[in-house]
Amino acid sequence: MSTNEKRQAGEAAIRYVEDGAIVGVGTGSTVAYFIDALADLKDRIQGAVSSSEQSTAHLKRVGIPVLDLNATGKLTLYVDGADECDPHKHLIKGGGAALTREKVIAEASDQFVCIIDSSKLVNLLGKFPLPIEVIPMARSLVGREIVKRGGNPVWRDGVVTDNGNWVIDVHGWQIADPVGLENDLNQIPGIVTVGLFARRPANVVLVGDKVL
Ligand SMILES: O=C[C@H](O)[C@H](O)[C@H](O)COP(=O)(O)O
Repeated sequence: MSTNEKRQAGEAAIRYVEDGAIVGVGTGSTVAYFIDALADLKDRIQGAVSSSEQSTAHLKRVGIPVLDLNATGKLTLYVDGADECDPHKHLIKGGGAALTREKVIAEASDQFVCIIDSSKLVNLLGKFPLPIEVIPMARSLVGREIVKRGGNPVWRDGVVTDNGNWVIDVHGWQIADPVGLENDLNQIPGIVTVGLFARRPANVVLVGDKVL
């Protein structure tokens, strides 16, 4: 993991921000650099839509207005980090448990700029355990469905998401068909969000200040 590359990526993403924009803002240590850089432009943007309580607090601290996605409608730009990124810009996200709001904003945005350091690049997704947000009563049911599919589900004990739900991390999957797995898991009752961003991948990936 390179802190320097995270900073470079966060700062490089600023070039995608247009005057007057409402910017979708993700969550995590890389996004924190983006928010700090965005603060310098705060008088040129309308505000941000935030993907977590953590990012909301940071945005407010630096004086960027936080807006409601229901009021803003579609966004032109979403900037967020990732836990893994494959050559097709398919991602694993949710290491910080913010996956659901992140996926909603990514879906609502024309362009998803993903900011990472080079340690996140992989050929095949799955070395990073796949986060899945579940409603609490469905934890065991979902766990059994994951075992049927060859995964090893581990409950992230003690973590409650911003939406009041729980997270299961799935170990042991080598994800050769991310779109197929995302679609399959989305059918299981009780799963709120799968941390695979494959149906809606990133459009641009910044690895440090390099465009992938
Ligand atoms: O839930 C957290 C998010 O998906 C983050 O974008 C992801 O975990 C990457 O975070 P970081 O930039 O801190 O490595």
